Amino acid sequence: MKSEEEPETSVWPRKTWTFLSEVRRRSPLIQCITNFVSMDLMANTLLSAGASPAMIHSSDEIPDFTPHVHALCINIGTLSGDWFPAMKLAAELSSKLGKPWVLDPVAVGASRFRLNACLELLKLKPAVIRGNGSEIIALSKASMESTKGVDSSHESIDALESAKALAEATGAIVAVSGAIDIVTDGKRVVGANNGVAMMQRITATGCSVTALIAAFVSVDQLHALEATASALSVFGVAGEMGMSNANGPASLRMHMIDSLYGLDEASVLSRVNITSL
Ligand SMILES: Nc1ncnc2c1ncn2[C@@H]1O[C@H](COP(=O)(O)OP(=O)(O)OP(=O)(O)O)[C@@H](O)[C@H]1O
Ligand SMILES: Cc1ncsc1CCO
Ligand SMILES: [Mg+2]
Repeated sequence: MKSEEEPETSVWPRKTWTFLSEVRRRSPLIQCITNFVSMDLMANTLLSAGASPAMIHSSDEIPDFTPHVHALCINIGTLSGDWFPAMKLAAELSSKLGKPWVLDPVAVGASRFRLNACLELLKLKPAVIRGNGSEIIALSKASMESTKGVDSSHESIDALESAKALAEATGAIVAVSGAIDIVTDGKRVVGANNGVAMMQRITATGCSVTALIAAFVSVDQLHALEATASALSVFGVAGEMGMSNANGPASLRMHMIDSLYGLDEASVLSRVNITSL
């Protein structure tokens, strides 16, 4: 069968396996400026996927350190005034050096402070923005929407038009997590259909998949949409496989990390479920 005739259902799993294999082969260095809640799960997610995390956030060392990283992840989850200049400095340096950086606008609709911070960060050209439905709607409209803090009060599909508009306005790939993870460049839209609902019951799973997106994009910057959908799908597959041994959120957290570490080609090829929307 010629590749252009190959069904989408088999093309995406192979792409996804290539991304995961490249992350494991190259072990990209991912700088994470992230909230205190997520640091542990985020670092362990990156390590179990084969990448190399570094939670380095001081403005005093960013000029020395950031030029050596393969990608940067910025997450505003526990934002405070003294951290914000470091986020801007690292994002600015990354953009100047042509390194991809990824934004997680945690609870962006919860305060004027968070909204203004994200709007400033958007000017520094993130390659990817990943949030839940409520976050992407608030950021796209630049408004303080009704919000449940860091959790979403919207389904991911409710944020589809907001995601497209945000992608068009910023030039970034925009991903909305949820039952279906939606990924768009403003024109193309794909959905990653993996994962289990209990992943929402573990804090910082969204933060961690954003860092995984940074790792996937770092190995193929020119295909950021494909990298983003693949990272979301791989994380979802790890959740599905982990779920078969889990009794609740705490044991799912452990088994999900183990599943991500042990994920093999056969499981990726049979389980990855990414389709055009
Ligand atoms: N109903 C669901 N079914 C399957 N997977 C889901 C569901 N809801 C969320 N997920 C998955 O859980 C992970 C976290 O997504 P979520 O939307 O909860 O992020 P978030 O709100 O930013 O989380 P956090 O702020 O705690 O990091 C993603 O990988 C997503 O695909
Ligand atoms: C619970 C929580 N509060 C601020 S950041 C964070 C982690 C999930 O986003
Ligand atoms: Mg979040």
